[in-house]
Amino acid sequence: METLVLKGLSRCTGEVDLPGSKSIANRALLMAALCAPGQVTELRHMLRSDDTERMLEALRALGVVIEEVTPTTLRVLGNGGRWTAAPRQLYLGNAGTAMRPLTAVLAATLTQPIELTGDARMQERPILDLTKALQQAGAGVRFLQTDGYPPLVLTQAMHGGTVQVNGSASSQYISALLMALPLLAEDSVLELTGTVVSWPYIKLTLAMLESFGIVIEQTSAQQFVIRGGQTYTSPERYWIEGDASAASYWLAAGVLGGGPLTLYGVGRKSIQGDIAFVDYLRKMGGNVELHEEYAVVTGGKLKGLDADLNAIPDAAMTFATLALFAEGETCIRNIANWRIKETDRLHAMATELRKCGATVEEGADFIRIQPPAEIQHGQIATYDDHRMAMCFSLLGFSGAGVTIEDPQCCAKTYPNYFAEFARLCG
Ligand SMILES: O=C(O)C1=C[C@@H](OP(=O)(O)O)[C@@H](O)[C@H](O)C1
Ligand SMILES: C=C(OP(=O)(O)O)C(=O)O
Repeated sequence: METLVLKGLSRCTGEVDLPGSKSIANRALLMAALCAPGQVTELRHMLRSDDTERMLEALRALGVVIEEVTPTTLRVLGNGGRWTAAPRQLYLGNAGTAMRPLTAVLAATLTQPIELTGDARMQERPILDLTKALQQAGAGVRFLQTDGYPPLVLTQAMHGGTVQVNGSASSQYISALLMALPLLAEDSVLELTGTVVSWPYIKLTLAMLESFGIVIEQTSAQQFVIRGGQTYTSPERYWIEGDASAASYWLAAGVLGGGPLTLYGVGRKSIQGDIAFVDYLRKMGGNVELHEEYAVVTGGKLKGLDADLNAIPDAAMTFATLALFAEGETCIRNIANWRIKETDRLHAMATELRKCGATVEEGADFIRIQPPAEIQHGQIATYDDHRMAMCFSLLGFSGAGVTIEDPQCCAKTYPNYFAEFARLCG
């Protein structure tokens, strides 16, 4: 297995162009494909990574014409959800942003049965709350291996009506329904039940739907009314913001390495919830200037953080490794759904932080981290989780350093992360 040793780093300076946001990129690809037949959308600053390749492959398998102008500029020809090819199966790897939205959108547009599957981990990531909602609207869903988990076959299309969805495990189920229900002939009412997690991703979906001409009426905190028979309308050009979750590693490295480090692609105007990472980093003692479309970080002296980070589950992981460099304890709360992401992130994080000498309490929905007097060298397992690899790169700023197993698993969302890390921090 490939490993990477990082050690004794003391600077992180220069400029970094963030790759496109995974969450925006996969939504934009799907929404562009759903635009009225004949409408072309030019997607700029496209992320090219494992997750976006899975979405691209799936759309192409369904017959969507996507022209590659450059690797990061794609022209997508809309088909209004009238797929011209009928693949038997779509393989979606471990991309939640492909699996959940495609399940709902295909349930709305289906003409013949289709199987959706993914890698071994995707087959352990629940989807029952979404499929239950689709079934209420008349969809036919059959699980092929384990009830509630991919692989699944959609056997019958849905119609509108009142749909309840439990949002306590993943906001992606809600985003998926918000993208799919406008395509139905009938109107729908979408009611959210449970304590909804990761709200900013729902807001991101709503903002992007608006850019693609879809009208969603929010009638109360937990209810949406969605007119049927809507058509996605191409904004003609759509620029994909830099990835705010990926920005968290650079912001953290810029604090540890003193900066100045300028990050381009995301700023105060961002539609991504993970931009709130900056607020918490400042609370911890990081010096960050957030401009409209870029950010500058110039070091800082860190103290522990105690915060409910349910709204930013991805960027929140970065605080867990940053905690080792802070004075005092860090507690990250309300993150139970870390357990159903690329790996059980609560357990993985606790296990690997202990290898670096930290004292860690792993709660059902929190992690409490006491930094060691001196960080120890650890060989870090990354569990095929891009964020584990990228978070632990920060340990390169300790004297003892770190060995990261399988660093290239970062290709899920950021294929050249470690090349950039060497350039900026090496
Ligand atoms: O909608 C999205 O783009 C995402 C929502 C979040 O998932 P949950 O809603 O499952 O927390 C986040 O962790 C994931 O990386 C991307
Ligand atoms: C949880 C994540 O991915 P997914 O979109 O597969 O849920 C993530 O990128 O941290």
